[in-house]
Amino acid sequence: MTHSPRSPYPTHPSHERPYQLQLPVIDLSAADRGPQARALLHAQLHDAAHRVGFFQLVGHGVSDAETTALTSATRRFFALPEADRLALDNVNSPHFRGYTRTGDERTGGSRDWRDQLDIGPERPARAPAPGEPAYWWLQGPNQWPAALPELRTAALGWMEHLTGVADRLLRELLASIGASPDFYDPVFGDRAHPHLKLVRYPGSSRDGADQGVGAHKDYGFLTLLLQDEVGGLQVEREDGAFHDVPPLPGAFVVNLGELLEVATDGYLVATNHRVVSPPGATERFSVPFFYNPRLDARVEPLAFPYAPRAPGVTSDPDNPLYAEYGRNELKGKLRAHPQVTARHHADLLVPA
Ligand SMILES: O=C(O)CCC(=O)C(=O)O
Ligand SMILES: [Fe+2]
Repeated sequence: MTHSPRSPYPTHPSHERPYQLQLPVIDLSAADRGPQARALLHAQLHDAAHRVGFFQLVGHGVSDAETTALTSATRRFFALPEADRLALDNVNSPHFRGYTRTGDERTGGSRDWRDQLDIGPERPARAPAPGEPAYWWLQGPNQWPAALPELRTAALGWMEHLTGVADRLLRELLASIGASPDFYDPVFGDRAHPHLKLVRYPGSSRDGADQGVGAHKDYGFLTLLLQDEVGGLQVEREDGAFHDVPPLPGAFVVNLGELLEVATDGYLVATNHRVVSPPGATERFSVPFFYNPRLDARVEPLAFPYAPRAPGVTSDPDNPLYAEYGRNELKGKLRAHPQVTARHHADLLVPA
């Protein structure tokens, strides 16, 4: 049994697990079932977002058929010959779009044992003019596999549908802490910058490291993650240990990103999480959807009645949190994709 360096608990899902902290399960459809159901939903959301930063979301309205279309196209993509996947190599994209092969991504300075396809809004490339913020590099075209047209259809449809779900969820979350549900409308809308990742964890690396993806926080507002039945996602809890998030069929694992922590001065928490490699040659697939605002959004402090109780944002000199979204995302991309950075953005390496 593999043990993570920081957790006294087994890191792989196991029946022998001595202890497991279940995440709250929250039903978004309760918002439409009358004032009493909605009040209960708000109490659950408030508590989960304030104390944990993670929960399982059901009642989201995404159908099994849609989910199957996406997951089967995802599996077909990773089953393509490596040459077909490398035709989409993100090293050829100054916009950090396309395919990253296993071991080329880094978190916390160490290698992540996963490969992935990064997808964003389909917009023309925008190379920043002198004096413009460097984060405009993050806008640009996707790279799609010619052999799998259904992947593009499923992925773009998924981004659109999940944008709607995340938008509803954010409104209920803001209402749950007494804020105006439309407070952040100006930073989303047509120019929002959502991000979708199709991810495969190809089992354990031969060197025995078990880092599927290292501990990190997500950059934006909310992440809605589809995970398969294998397990391996872990969340850091109040006790400082990483706890398994067991797969719940039909649910999205939702977590809050850094911008919500910044916006609420730490009242809502962005939580560290990581993935432990599956054992042996077991493959795990996951699809995180990141609900992010416009690149040029500056996230204003949220007006809400609990603000006086906010503890302040986490301060980590290795991971400064920026209120300007594009800056926050570019910070992460430059450090996660050193080959793209070296090839296209060596001039940006000194933090601004
Ligand atoms: O694959 C997972 O379960 C989580 C992935 C993740 O946290 C990320 O890509 O930000
Ligand atoms: Fe994440």
